[in-house]
Amino acid sequence: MRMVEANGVALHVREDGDPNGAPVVFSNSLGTDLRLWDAILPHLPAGLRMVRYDKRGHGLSDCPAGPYRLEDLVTDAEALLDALAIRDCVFVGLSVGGLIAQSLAARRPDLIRAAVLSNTAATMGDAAMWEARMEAIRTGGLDAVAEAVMDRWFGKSFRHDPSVALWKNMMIRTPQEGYLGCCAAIAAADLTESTAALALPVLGIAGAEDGACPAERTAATVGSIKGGRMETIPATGHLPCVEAPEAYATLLTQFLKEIGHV
Ligand SMILES: O=C(O)CC1=CCC(=O)O1
Repeated sequence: MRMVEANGVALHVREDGDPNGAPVVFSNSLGTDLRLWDAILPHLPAGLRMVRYDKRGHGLSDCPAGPYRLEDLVTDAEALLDALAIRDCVFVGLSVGGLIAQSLAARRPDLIRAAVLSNTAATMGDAAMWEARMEAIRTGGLDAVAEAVMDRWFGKSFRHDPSVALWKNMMIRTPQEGYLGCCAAIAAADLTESTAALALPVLGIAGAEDGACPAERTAATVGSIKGGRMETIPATGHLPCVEAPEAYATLLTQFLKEIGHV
């Protein structure tokens, strides 16, 4: 187990693969920890340095008092990459992790040579939707919204897989302060202008049945980036790396080859 202090926050970090390999950094979604990526790692090519972390308020990382701004989450990621001496990585961000990827790529192009924007967009939801979710959680805890969240996370064919009970446990065991802190960050984020100005290779990945960030929202954001390319994985929801890990890893591997990262 590894701790890296970044931006004054103790972050839980895990590295797999070749410590001297080309770096790929994974940033996960609201209510998930770094286990989100477990199933795809065995399907990725050898020779990569694969870095995962729990963002603040999630998993084993510190949970500072909220609310957070997207800026806080981005500064954490920036400080983490600096602390790990990572440059020119491929940054794979899913959902709020994709907001972090977009913002970090705009701010620190020296850190990121290419980005994968998975199940994300330049804006996610609207203020009223996030306020309603936060209010339901303040009143009833994470349990109060968990089933609705599972409906958005998973496509129809996976929704009743026995493992969904464990993903739900992961979500409801997220510190409430950390979850709400990140909701506030997502609600206020609008990266429309800075993302359209990005100049790096971008692969967009969507789930055809994503109820949290519909595929057309990801496609619109990726389409705003010159040279951005889009893929949609059939019969998956918001977490296609969980539902279809081989398909997800194949798309990622193709992209890594295209840009000469492997
Ligand atoms: O919890 C959800 O509805 C899905 C989600 C939205 C932003 C994020 O990171 O996950």
